[in-house]
Amino acid sequence: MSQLNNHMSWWQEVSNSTDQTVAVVIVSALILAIVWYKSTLSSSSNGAPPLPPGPRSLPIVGYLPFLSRDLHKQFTNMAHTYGPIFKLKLGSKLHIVINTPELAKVVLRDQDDTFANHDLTVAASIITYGGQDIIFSKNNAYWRNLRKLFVHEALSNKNLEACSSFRRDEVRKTIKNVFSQIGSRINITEISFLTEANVLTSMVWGNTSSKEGEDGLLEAELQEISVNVNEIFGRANLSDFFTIFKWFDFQGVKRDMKKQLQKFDQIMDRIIEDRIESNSDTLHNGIYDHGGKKDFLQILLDLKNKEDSKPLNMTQIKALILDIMTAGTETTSTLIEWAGAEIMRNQNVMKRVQNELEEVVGLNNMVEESHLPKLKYLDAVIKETHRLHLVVPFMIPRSPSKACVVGGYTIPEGSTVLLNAWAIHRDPNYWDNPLEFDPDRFLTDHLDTKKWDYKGNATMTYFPFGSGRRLCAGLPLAEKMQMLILASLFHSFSWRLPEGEEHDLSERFGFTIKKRNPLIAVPSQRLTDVSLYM
Ligand code: HEM
Repeated sequence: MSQLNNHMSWWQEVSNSTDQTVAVVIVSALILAIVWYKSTLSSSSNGAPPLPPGPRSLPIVGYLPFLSRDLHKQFTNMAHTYGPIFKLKLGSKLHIVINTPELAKVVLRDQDDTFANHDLTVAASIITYGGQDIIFSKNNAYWRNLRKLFVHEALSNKNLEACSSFRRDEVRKTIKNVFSQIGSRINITEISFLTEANVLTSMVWGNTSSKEGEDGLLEAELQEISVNVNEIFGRANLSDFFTIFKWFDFQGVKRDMKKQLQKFDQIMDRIIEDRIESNSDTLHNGIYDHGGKKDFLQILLDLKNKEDSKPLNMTQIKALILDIMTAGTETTSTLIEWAGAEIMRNQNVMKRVQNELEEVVGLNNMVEESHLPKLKYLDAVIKETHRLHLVVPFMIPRSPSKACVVGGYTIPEGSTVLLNAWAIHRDPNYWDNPLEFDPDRFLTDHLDTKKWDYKGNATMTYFPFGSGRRLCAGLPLAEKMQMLILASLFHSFSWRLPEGEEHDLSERFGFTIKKRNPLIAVPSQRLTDVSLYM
């Protein structure tokens, strides 16, 4: 009591003087400010937002034993239980799954810089020489330079235009090949894969690689490597889930990937050496020209002679080339198999696609790239295919460079973040009848062509190629190839399912979601002039 009284008398004394009152107010305000500042500081460090909710899991293995084969469907169901953002402990690694456009926007737009690293797995580290490619290199100056080279030099409008004959020739070869097998069963999945792979190899090192007669063989070997690499990428590897097992290889993933790398190295070393040799010959003869077209390998080698450029070493060149082969082939052919399957399943869609082709291209012509911008309905069909049969269901997993907050929850630095775009593309809150294949939904926005841009629309309900700084680097080429191959196949031929077979849309989950069974169909001649097929 006396102590309290003493305080009261001190207060009364000072409050009698105006000067002293001002001083007291200032001192009190300062004390209050310090107390408030300290309290907010300690609440944000101690009381940081919690981790997202998630299912209970077992000690050590976490939720690993409960994962199903169809992860995209399982995660979408789990979002109904745990909400738009949930966590899973897989082994010792924390995984965060994002399931709504609002939160995808936070990751891909608002905090793009923090989330701009892709998660480097053990297998990816081997095949990319420790992340020296575009896909797995960290968000830094090296990656920016690499991406700039690829997007602004190799895939610049000018260079894409200059290389259009590579694409035309490869697609024509495919059409000729199918024509020679009219009436037989054609594996559309396989021919799309081969066409895309051949286009990519010719854009990367033209038709001038290596010794006479070896080209076809090398291409076939590289295609096999790219298939194998994608298959190994799709395997769940214990070393990725348990940091203590990082140096072990229980499932042989490292061993298998190293084998692919070794083969790839041998082939690419030969191709690059041959090119350097042939360049010095042409220089010697005073001709520094490759038929007017610059393939990607030449662009990269020419950097050495360019002022203000940062040349790449051989390892970096190879890492980049492998990226193009693996990221470009399976994705494009998967999209084509799904689009083909949906077109054949929906006779009305098939009729509209072929009527448009007849109108724009004409039955006396083959499809040219100049026709593509006019094929509005086919464009809508492809966009709808990307929505309903999203090729890369979780994008490439991200790894935040620092701890951050998304949707009111803490996302720790280095966790693995999966963007469940598959669920977003089928969410009934954003799409009418989302399970229906309806290309017309992409035709209603003729006044707002930007709305369905492949770069991710404003509300982030649609982003088949990702968005932000890690947007698919091959997008301009992918857009052309998916249109060109589909338009050529459906303009040159009518297709039907083999006798007695039924339409089948069953899926196989992996890094990409492919058809469980390849698309097989029987072609018949559509154009009257046989010489067009030759
Ligand atoms: C239908 C075809 C394709 C689809 C659906 C597709 C989809 C994607 C997706 C979803 C990503 C990851 C985006 C993210 O993490 O947010 C990506 C990245 C990438 N894609 Fe594609 N892609 C296709 C074709 C291609 C082609 C033809 C190439 C090359 C010729 C290519 C090269 C790349 C590269 C290099 C990256 C990594 C970009 C970076 O990390 O900076 N893609 N793609």
